[in-house]
Amino acid sequence: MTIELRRITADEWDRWHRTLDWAFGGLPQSPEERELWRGLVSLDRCLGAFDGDEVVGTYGELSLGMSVPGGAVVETAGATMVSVAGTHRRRGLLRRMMRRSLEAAWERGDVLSALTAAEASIYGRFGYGVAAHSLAARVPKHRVTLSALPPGTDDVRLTVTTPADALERCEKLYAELVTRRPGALERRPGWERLALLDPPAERHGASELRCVLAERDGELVGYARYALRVEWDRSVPGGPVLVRNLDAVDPAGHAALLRYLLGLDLTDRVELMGRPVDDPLVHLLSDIRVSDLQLRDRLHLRPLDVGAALAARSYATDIDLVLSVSDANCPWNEGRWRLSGGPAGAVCARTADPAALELDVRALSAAYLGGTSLGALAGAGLVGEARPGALAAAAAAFGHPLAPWLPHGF
Ligand SMILES: CC(=O)SCCNC(=O)CCNC(=O)[C@H](O)C(C)(C)COP(=O)(O)OP(=O)(O)OC[C@H]1O[C@@H](n2cnc3c(N)ncnc32)[C@H](O)[C@@H]1OP(=O)(O)O
Repeated sequence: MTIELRRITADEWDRWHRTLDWAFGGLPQSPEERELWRGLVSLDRCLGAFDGDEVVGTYGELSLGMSVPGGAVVETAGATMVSVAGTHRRRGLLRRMMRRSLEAAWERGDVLSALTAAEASIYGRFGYGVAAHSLAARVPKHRVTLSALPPGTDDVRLTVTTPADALERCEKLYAELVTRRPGALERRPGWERLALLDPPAERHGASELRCVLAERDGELVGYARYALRVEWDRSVPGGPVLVRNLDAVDPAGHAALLRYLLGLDLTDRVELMGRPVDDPLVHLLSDIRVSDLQLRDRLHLRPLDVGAALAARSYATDIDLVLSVSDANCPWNEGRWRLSGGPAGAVCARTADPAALELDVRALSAAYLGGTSLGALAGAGLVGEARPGALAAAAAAFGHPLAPWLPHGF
């Protein structure tokens, strides 16, 4: 029986989603969340794999704008809701859906493709590299203090409100963050609703979300959205402060928010997930060892158009070199590219000149936002140096002062 791949229609959405649900063993989503994603996903880019009338594979796509070094926002295809029915696995259906969608996104003019993976090992074979990692922390508040608070922390005024009441001001601050952090996603219309999503059925004993605002001289410099789950054990209170977001554009604001969260009574720990690997908390907590820091793969990224992607970002130092790229999934990217640029911007075009560096697109993907050094990738044998000195120069140029960060999943 041949399996047909095609776009789905609005009428087929429920059937399509049921296949996705079953493949995940039931998605823990409230009706509110489901409805939100239904509105955000680009239906005309969603693929279904059909065995007769039966949907046996799903691939969803979102239209994203991703920040790259230098602050440009780049058109990005966000792959999501990917599944193959248990009855049809390991016959190449995922491979077919990925190839089809990568080509369609490239033809449409998207520059990057991004995803967060259900399992870390699935997508490298399709040219994705981990362009941003993240940190999770579980800080035992009675064993950890904040050391060396930045100047001005005591001048920060904190007020607690609801996420809805603070939304407009918080979104303005988030937009500032997007230009600073490679990997951050521009908030397109409708996406602000993600910040408010807090269905009671998904709280599992936690409070509703609160929002604490940090202001200096009347200006918003940070905010955190959080909930408390107070757990009483024979009259002794404990349980976590669950931090959904902590966004700040000022060190004192960041420290003041962290101090506030650690100081909340009737809890014994603060849990944070999806933090950037260079989060200030790494330097502020008196004991990271007991804070259970864990590194995770977060943003899996690949260029759809190598030339456009390399030209879209800026570089820390001047760079002029030829990269030889292999890319089995997107053969239009294969070959030699001359990249010339620096802090003000770059151009990148095909060339017949000899290569200075040789690498697979997966290594280029991992290095693209500056989160993984080309030198480290060369150490793993994933980048070859054909011209002496080219590796050190390229590694310096691709670096970025702030680690790339994907502030929320999709
Ligand atoms: C962006 C997202 O939405 S992530 C969500 C991904 N979805 C899930 O995890 C839901 C549960 N799992 C599934 O639905 C399926 O197992 C899928 C979608 C992960 C894979 O679908 P399949 O059609 O079986 O994959 P396909 O047969 O095309 O395999 C392609 C390759 O990926 C490998 N592969 C497939 N699934 C996995 C996995 N879970 N872990 C590691 N490798 C995998 C295959 O072994 C094959 O390897 P090869 O390159 O050596 O040939």
